[in-house]
Amino acid sequence: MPKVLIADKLSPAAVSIFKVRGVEVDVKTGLPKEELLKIVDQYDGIAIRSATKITKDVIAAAKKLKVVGRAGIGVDNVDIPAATAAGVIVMNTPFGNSITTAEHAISLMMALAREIPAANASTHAGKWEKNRFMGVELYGKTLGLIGCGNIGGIVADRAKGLKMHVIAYDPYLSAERAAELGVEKAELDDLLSRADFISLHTPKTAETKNIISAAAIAKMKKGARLINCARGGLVDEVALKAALDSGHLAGAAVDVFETEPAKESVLFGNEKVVCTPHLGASTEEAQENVALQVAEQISDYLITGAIVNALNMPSITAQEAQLVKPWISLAEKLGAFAGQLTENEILAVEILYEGTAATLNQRALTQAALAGLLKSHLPDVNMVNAPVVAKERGIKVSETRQDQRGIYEGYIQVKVTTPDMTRGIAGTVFSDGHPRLIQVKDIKLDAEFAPNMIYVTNEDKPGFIGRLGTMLGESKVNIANFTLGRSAPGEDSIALVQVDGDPGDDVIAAIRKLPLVRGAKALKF
Ligand SMILES: NC(=O)C1=CN([C@@H]2O[C@H](COP(=O)(O)OP(=O)(O)OC[C@H]3O[C@@H](n4cnc5c(N)ncnc54)[C@H](O)[C@@H]3O)[C@@H](O)[C@H]2O)C=CC1
Ligand SMILES: O=C(O)CCC(=O)C(=O)O
Repeated sequence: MPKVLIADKLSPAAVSIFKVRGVEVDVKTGLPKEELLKIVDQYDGIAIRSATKITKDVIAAAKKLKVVGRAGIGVDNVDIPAATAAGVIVMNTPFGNSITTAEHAISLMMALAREIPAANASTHAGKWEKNRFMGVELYGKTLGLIGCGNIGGIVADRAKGLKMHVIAYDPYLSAERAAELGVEKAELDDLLSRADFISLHTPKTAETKNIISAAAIAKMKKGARLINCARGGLVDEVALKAALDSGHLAGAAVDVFETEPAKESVLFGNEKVVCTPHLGASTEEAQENVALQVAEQISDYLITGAIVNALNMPSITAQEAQLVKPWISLAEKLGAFAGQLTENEILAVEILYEGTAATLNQRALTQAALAGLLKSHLPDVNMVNAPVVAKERGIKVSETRQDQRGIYEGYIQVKVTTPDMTRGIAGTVFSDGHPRLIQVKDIKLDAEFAPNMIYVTNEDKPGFIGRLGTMLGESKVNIANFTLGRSAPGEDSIALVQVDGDPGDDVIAAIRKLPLVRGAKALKF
């Protein structure tokens, strides 16, 4: 039974889902890193929010780990390259908390416009400072969104309801989507100079880090207000403080900080700053949504192989997983076959998909073929990290898809090029769901894959089969199945022998010495 650790506070719904789905679950939240490092090797999956940092050393210590599930959107607390290199899938729940976070941004905008936190504190203190607090209306004002994806789009929709004019800077926002949202696309400088309120809704990337720098703030309208409900580090906090102190900006609302938990900040103690402790996603509804989703996604992956919302793997639905699984197995086995025959540096891999195979999730199939190919020499490679490993080794990977069907409904060919040769291995999946090997180089055959096989290349002449059978019998190697193929009578021939158990190096060496034999190799699947 797979075992999962819930490492951050999640709705109890997650525990129920794991149990119902047959996944053992431990809840250990707020563990110091040293404690996490000590126990993490027990788990196949980890469910987190933003507090637990899944760093390179955590991944290195997590020997069984297959999946990290983030109950939320931002995955900046997960070292995705390290996870990918270790073959660990990283998933998030991209929609479960977006309404809640958008509502928090709108709440912060309203709180800023009417100075509600300061007015609240003053009233509680019995001051009744009616003349001190003079707000501004949102009606007719311009809201500038930096980032207009899921959350930005919902903020735009709500702001339109408040009769604001919404402009957005988002290089990836299509003109159609902007029109659908009723949002005017703008360049960053234009937005900075026109917006009365600016709300940030991008992930933190190399481009967005410090997007609100001192220089950007200088371009903002005097008296503008800034809301950051996306990520700390998008705003230069020192520059923001200076702009508030100088009166250039009228206010700022900050849910996320450069360093979290933010126990101290240059922004604290300033009445023009409304602060919340990363509460963007903190509603009962959002937390229920993300906890359910992450538990479902992790369970699905560990139990059925379905992949949803992964950031380092193509998605495969549970239904698709059923259909694609035998083809993934075929692709991996073809790769493994080619890999075991390859003793030289691999320069290129070409994968051809035909018929049914061409209609399936090609990225997943290619990753499986690469995993099979590389695993023969690099045992830690799997479907997740195979493309990265191939790229690191300079292996050129190409794919071709053809609709046409030959005698088989579907067909995959994996062609591997080394400095001295190109070898193609092809297979299909029969209606019984079993992958079959149908071609090695140009030789056609029909063989099932078995855990232990012997691959022999020989000259097609009488006497070879009898000698091979006798030799295996004398060596106490039991033959389970025997498949032959040849390019033409009397020419190149291949024998694929399924045997019960590992034949051992001595037997392979003895086969190589038989007359007519050109080569022999033990293969494992
Ligand atoms: N405060 C909180 O508790 C929460 C914060 N978040 C944050 O909100 C962010 C946005 O979430 P979603 O809208 O769901 O993500 P999303 O991926 O749907 O939208 C992000 C948008 O940013 C745009 N973008 C990317 N690079 C950009 C750039 N250089 N300049 C301008 N726009 C750029 C993208 O094109 C995309 O449209 C997340 O990345 C996360 O960091 C999300 C949930 C809760
Ligand atoms: O889990 C949380 O409270 C934070 C949510 C968040 O920042 C995210 O989903 O990106």
